[in-house]
Amino acid sequence: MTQQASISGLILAGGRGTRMGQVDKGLQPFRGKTMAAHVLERLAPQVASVAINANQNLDTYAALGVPVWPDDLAGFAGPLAGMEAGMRRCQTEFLLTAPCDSPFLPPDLAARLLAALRAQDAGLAFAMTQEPGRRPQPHPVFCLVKASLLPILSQYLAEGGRRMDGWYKDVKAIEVRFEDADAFRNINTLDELHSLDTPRAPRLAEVTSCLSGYDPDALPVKDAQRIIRAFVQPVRAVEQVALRAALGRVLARDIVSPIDVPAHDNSAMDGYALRGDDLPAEGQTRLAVIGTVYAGKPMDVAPGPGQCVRIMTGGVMPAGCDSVIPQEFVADEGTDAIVVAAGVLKAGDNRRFAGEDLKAGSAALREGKIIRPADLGLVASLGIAEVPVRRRLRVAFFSTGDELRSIGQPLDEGSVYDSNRYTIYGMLERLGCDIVDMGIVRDDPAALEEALRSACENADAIITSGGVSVGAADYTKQIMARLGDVTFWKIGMRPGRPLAFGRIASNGHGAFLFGLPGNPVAVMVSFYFFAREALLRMMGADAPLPLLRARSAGAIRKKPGRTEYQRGVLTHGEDGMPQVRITGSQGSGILRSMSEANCMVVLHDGQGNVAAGDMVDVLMFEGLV
Ligand SMILES: Nc1nc2c(c(=O)[nH]1)N[C@H]1C(S)=C(S)[C@@H](COP(=O)(O)OP(=O)(O)OC[C@H]3O[C@@H](n4cnc5c(N)ncnc54)[C@H](O)[C@@H]3O)O[C@H]1N2
Ligand code: MOO
Ligand SMILES: [Mg+2]
Repeated sequence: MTQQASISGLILAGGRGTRMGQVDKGLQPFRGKTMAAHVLERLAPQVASVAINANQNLDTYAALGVPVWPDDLAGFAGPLAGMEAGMRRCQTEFLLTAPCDSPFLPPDLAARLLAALRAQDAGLAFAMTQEPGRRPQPHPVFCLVKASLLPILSQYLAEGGRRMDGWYKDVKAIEVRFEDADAFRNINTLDELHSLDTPRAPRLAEVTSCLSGYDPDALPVKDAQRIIRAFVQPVRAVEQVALRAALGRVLARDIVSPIDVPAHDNSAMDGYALRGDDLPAEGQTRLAVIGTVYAGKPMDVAPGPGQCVRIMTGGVMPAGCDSVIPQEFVADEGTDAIVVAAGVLKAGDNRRFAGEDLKAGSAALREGKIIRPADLGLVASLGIAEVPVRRRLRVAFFSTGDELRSIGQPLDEGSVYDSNRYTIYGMLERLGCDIVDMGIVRDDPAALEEALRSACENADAIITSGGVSVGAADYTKQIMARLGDVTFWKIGMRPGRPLAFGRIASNGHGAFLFGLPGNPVAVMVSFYFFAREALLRMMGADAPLPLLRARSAGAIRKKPGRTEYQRGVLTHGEDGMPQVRITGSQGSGILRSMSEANCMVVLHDGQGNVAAGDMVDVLMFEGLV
C-alpha cells in the first residue's frame, strides 16, 4: 500500500467509552497491544501522518509516538468534534478518520475513498458495506474529508449539530462500497474484546495434515522446519524508538524517504564543474574559472560556454554544468583559468544525481528488516529521529534434570554442571530477545508443570532443554502434552534427534514451546536449525540461515537418509578459496569441539560420503543471529 501524501490520518479516540463501562476504549489491550495501536498500525502506511483525537489519558496515547489532539468543543461532543479538531490542525488537503475500536480496518481504505472522492468530485467520502440480503450499512466514521470544509463543519457544530450525517447536505458526501464488512467491525464490549483476543495459531494437526507421508518418528529436517514456520505467529506490538536504540531490532513498518538523497545534483570529485559541450574533441581547451563551490555552500552562478567553476566533492552542481573534471587532470593557468585536454573526461562524468541514492516517496527500508549499522546511517540520512520497531520477544528458558548443578554448587557424584542455560542464554542474547532465565527444574511432574505454566504466563516463547527423549525420568513430555498442543518428533538428523514443539497455554496466556534435547551440542544444533528461525519470525523478521559453500579439506563419512551437522573450522586453502575441516570428536555431548569450531558443515538428507575436495554447505557461527 502506498502512502497517500495528500491525506492525514486521525484516530477517533475521544469518546467516554460508556458502552465499555467507562473505560478508555482505545487503550484496551487486544492481541498484545492497545486497540488504538492496532488502528495506528493499519492506518499509518496509508497516509502521510497520523494523529489521535483523545479527551482523556493524553500521555498514554502520546506514548504511541504520534500527536494527540483533544476536542476544541467541551464535554465529549462526539466524533464530529474530533473530526473538527483534526481538520483544524490538518496540514494536508484531506483528513481520513477511523475509530479507535476498529482494529481490522481495510488496508486500502485511504486509496479507495480518495479515488471515489476524486472521481465524483465530492467533498467527503465515507465507507459502506452491504452483506447479501441485508440493508446497506454506512460507516460514517471511516471518512475522508476535504480539510477546507472546516468552516462548514464548525458552523454546524456551533449551531448544536452533532449527527455524523447532519452536515452532509452542505457538502457533497458520497458513500463508497467496501466488500469486507468484518473490516469495519468495531469492538464495543469488554467481553467481545476478550473473545477476539485469543491466539489465532492453527492447530498443529492442521499444519501437519498438509504434509504427505508425515511421520513424527522419522521427520526430515526440512519438513520439521516447514511445520514450525507455518505454526508460529509474530508478535504484533509496535513501539517507536530513538534511532540508535533501533540497532538490532526488527523494523515494524517501511521507512519511506521524505526527501531525495542526495537532495541536489552534486560533484563526486574535487575539481572543476563544466559544461560537457565545452570538452574538446581534440587538442585542448581553455576554460575560465568564474567561482568556487564548497560542499554545503552552493553558488548562484550559471557558467556560460567556455566557463567553469571550481567545485569540492559534495558541492551542488551549478546550473548548466553536467560534468566534473578532477583537479589532477587539468593544467592550471593561474587561478582563473584551466586547460582541459581531449580524451580525459566524458560529458556527465563525476556528477552524482539528486535522488540517485533514494527518491522521495520510495521505501528506504522494508518492514521486517533487522536494523544494522548501515540502516541507522540510512535513516539518519533522511533526517528521521525515531523508527517503529516490533516489541522485543520475551523468551523464558530452563534446564531439566536431577543431575544438573548450577555454578557455585558442589559437583556430587554423577552430577554435571548445567551448561545448556549458558549456551541458550548466549544464543538468545545474540538474537536480541528479552530473556527470562528460570534456572534448573527438577525431574518432578509438579515442579515441571509449575515452571511451564509460569514460563507460559510470562513469555512469548519457551525453550527447555532435556527430557524429550525416552528416558524413565523424562516427565517433561507428559506435562507439555497436557498443557497444550505439543508434538514430539524424532527428526532425521544428527545430533538433535528428539524435539518437542508446539504451543501451550496457562490461565489464558499462550506461548510457543521448543523442547530441545539435553545433550549440550544437540541443544545448540536444534536451536540454530529450528528455534532460531522461528523466534526471528515471531519477532517479525525473515532471516533464513546464511549458508555458504566451501571445499572439504578431508573425507567425511555420512549416511544418506538423515541430515548431519558436523562441527568445522573454515579457513582458506592455498588457492585462497574457503576450505573447511571437521573438528575432532563429533559426540553430541562434546562441547569442546563446538567451541573450537567456527562453523557447522551441513550434510543434507540425500548426501552420502564426502570426498576430500568436494564442495559442502557451511553455516558460519560469526554473524549468526
Ligand atoms: N533409548 C534411546 N535413548 C536415547 C535416544 C533414543 O532415541 N533412544 N535419543 C538420544 C538422543 S539423540 C539424545 S539428544 C538424548 C536426548 O535426551 P533428553 O532430551 O531426554 O535429555 P536428558 O536425558 O535430560 O539429557 C541427555 C544428556 O544431556 C545432559 N544434559 C541435559 N541437560 C543438560 C544441561 N543443562 N547441561 C549439561 N548437560 C545436560 C544430561 O546429563 C545427559 O547426559 O537422548 C538420547 N537417548
Ligand atoms: O540429539 Mo542426540 O545424539 O542427537 O544428541
Ligand atoms: Mg533423557
